[in-house]
Amino acid sequence: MDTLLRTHSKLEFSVLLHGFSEKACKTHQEVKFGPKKRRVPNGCVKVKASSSALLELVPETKKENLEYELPMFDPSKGTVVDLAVVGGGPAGLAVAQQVSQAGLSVCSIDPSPKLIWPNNYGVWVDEFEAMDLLDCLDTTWSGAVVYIDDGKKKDLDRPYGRVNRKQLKSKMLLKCISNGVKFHQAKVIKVIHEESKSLLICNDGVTVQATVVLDATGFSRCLVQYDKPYNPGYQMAYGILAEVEEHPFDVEKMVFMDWRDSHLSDSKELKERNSRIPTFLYAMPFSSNRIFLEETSLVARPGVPMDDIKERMVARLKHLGIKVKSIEEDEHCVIPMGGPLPVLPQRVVGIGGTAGMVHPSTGYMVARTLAAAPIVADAIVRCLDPGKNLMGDKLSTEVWRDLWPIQRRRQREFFCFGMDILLKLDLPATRRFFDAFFDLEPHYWHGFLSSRLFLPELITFGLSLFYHASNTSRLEIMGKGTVPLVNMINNLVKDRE
Ligand SMILES: CC(C)=CCC/C(C)=C/C=C/C(C)=C/C=C/C(C)=C/C=C/C=C(C)/C=C/C=C(C)/C=C/C=C(\C)CCC=C(C)C
Repeated sequence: MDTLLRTHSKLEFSVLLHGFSEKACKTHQEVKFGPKKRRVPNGCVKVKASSSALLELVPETKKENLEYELPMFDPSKGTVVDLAVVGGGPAGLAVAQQVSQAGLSVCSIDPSPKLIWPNNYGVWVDEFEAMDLLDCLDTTWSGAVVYIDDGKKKDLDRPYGRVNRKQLKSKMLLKCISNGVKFHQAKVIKVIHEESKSLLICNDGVTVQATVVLDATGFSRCLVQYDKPYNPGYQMAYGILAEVEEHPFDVEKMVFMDWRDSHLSDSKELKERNSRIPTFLYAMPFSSNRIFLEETSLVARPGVPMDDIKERMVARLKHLGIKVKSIEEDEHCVIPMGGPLPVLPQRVVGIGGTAGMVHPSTGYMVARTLAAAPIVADAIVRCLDPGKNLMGDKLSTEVWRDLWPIQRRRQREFFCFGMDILLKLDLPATRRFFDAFFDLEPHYWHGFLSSRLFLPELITFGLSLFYHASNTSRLEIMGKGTVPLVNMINNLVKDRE
């Protein structure tokens, strides 16, 4: 959930508003709706509508900056820094923080270094606990629920949390500042490699020289090279953080997946579309009247159009009796999943989305990337040790090897195999699949979702899933999984070093 292709706000979204709503619109400067719009002195908008009116809310992009004084990079000195990190998302800052901690010089380059990340990241609490980041969760739920269909609900006994983006970024930024990281506010447009250093040409005309370059620009894949056709699946989602009159969910549990489709009964066409390529609701209830709701397509190729997702969401909210009074934030997510890894190794080092680190079967990335940051940082520090005297391609080869060792590449191959099956499942088959998945031993489903299982265990995981699946689902897994299974085996055989 990530340096995704996630745009914030600027949406056109029909929301059901009930009666009269007046709100201190903290995050929107403007709200547009229906035929009438009335501006009030504080910049908020009063909404008057009948209980059934469908109104259009168009919140303005919310951009919130942290108020820190950043030590800026001084190009006039002509310094060659040990590490230049391109991209100031969680992945980039985590590595910058850890490499600078070891006393090396780091320059972080980002067009908006103080901007609070716009994305709504959700994680399993145990993942953040393992990294000592519990203070960076603003809300936790004791467990999660999965609605398979109208008659079947599964309780997942695994605490879930929402990342406090402001706290996480502040924590990382403050550590970077105290470790002496320098910041440069710009976009990198080009990299030129010399034997012992690289030159990063920025859009403001400045050149930053560095011994190692780390591309942490997410899916924009700014510097990292790919040599195979890029054919990912796409996770698409539309979410709102809303004030509602009420909602039907238990505030102690987050809704991990709601595959019910009774809300589409009134529209044959919408129901058919959803049956072919299903979407589910992901929801974080913060209180009885504040909730984050996200209609999500797990993975599809091509991705489900955003308007289709919004239409399904509106129908779902109506059916659930959720009347939105106002929207605090919204988000559009487009997350490429799977596809080839970048060229391994290559001179520029990568982390996060740019380095193929999105979980190909789930679209999650933040916890995995933050856990990988110390591995990348340690490798960089080790390679830059004067005793080792590594530079250029030799240095980056070592870093890439630590980031993508053979067992991680095999694991990813299996996750891509899983994604290839998911791509082929319609709604009934998806329900049967997840019915079996969440019946697995927690060790298996926790481990699968958190990238903790490696190939030998993934094989027992697959067999166990097969064992738990209904006969129909077994036939579906075999029918839809044979070609992907053969592809996976071929790829595993090819990649043996
Ligand atoms: C925030 C962000 C970033 C975003 C937004 C959006 C959202 C909200 C999202 C969400 C998402 C989610 C919730 C997700 C979830 C996911 C999941 C759960 C997934 C899962 C998956 C699973 C899988 C894929 C599995 C697989 C399995 C397999 C492949 C198996 C197979 C088996 C067989 C074939 C049998 C035999 C065996 C062997 C040989 C191995």
